Amino acid sequence: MTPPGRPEGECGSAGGAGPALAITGLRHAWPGQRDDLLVIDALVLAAGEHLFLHGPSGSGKSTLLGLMAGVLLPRTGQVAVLGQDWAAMRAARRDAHRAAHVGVLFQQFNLLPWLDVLGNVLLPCRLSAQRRQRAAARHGRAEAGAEALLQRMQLPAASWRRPAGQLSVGQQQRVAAARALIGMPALVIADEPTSALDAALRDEFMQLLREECAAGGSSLVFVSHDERLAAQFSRRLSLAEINRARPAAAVPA
Ligand SMILES: Nc1ncnc2c1ncn2[C@@H]1O[C@H](COP(=O)(O)OP(=O)(O)OP(=O)(O)O)[C@@H](O)[C@H]1O
Repeated sequence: MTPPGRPEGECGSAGGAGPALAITGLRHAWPGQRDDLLVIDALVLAAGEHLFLHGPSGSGKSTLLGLMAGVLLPRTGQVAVLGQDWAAMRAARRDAHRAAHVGVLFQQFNLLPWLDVLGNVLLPCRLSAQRRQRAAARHGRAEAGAEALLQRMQLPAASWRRPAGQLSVGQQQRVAAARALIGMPALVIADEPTSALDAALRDEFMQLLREECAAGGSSLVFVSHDERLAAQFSRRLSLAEINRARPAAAVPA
């Protein structure tokens, strides 16, 4: 069934009817590391499923999100979004698949500092006709969609034409959140997305996240150290539950 807000036939354009995310037989080590940081036999996220992922600092959560988003490739194994394995695609195809189907909010935000706020939010729509069409279907025009998200994130209109690099850290985090959500991607990946927000903004963001994901039938992987937020998720997972890699400290010299 086509998720709400997703035009008929779109799953086909993504190349198959696979789940939002499927990890199989994954092993990953950073260059220079002797031992694998991540050994995950299987993890599947169904369409519309929302996962709260937690674990100690340095346990590999951000690395796993990078692998899910296809910005990192595993040493072995498969990480597929909508049935498409990142490692099986050429780099340009990976970038196109990510732009169309994945909204990413990383800890470093990765905004283009010289580009204005609206330009940053609209980037996925410039890179993907599907994201632009979905934003337009929801708001009339993609630009109106960007403005609506920025308004909900309480970024004043006076800031929309300012270079993103001139904003405070908390404001940049909100711009990055709007960019991740625009055009209702099939998979939203958020790494500590509320770390720079005060309590009121955090609550508003969580509500916006729920609404946007519901409207698009989007799946969500949400990493946070804030255990208060865990209760809002139907599925909660500690990375240690699925990661069979032995912690480096446990490896005998
Ligand atoms: N670019 C990189 N190159 C080499 N090693 C890295 C790189 N990024 C992370 N690591 C290593 O991978 C391990 C896991 O880091 P990662 O950032 O994934 O953990 P995390 O669980 O997200 O931590 P935190 O909760 O502090 O954000 C750490 O030992 C870190 O040093």
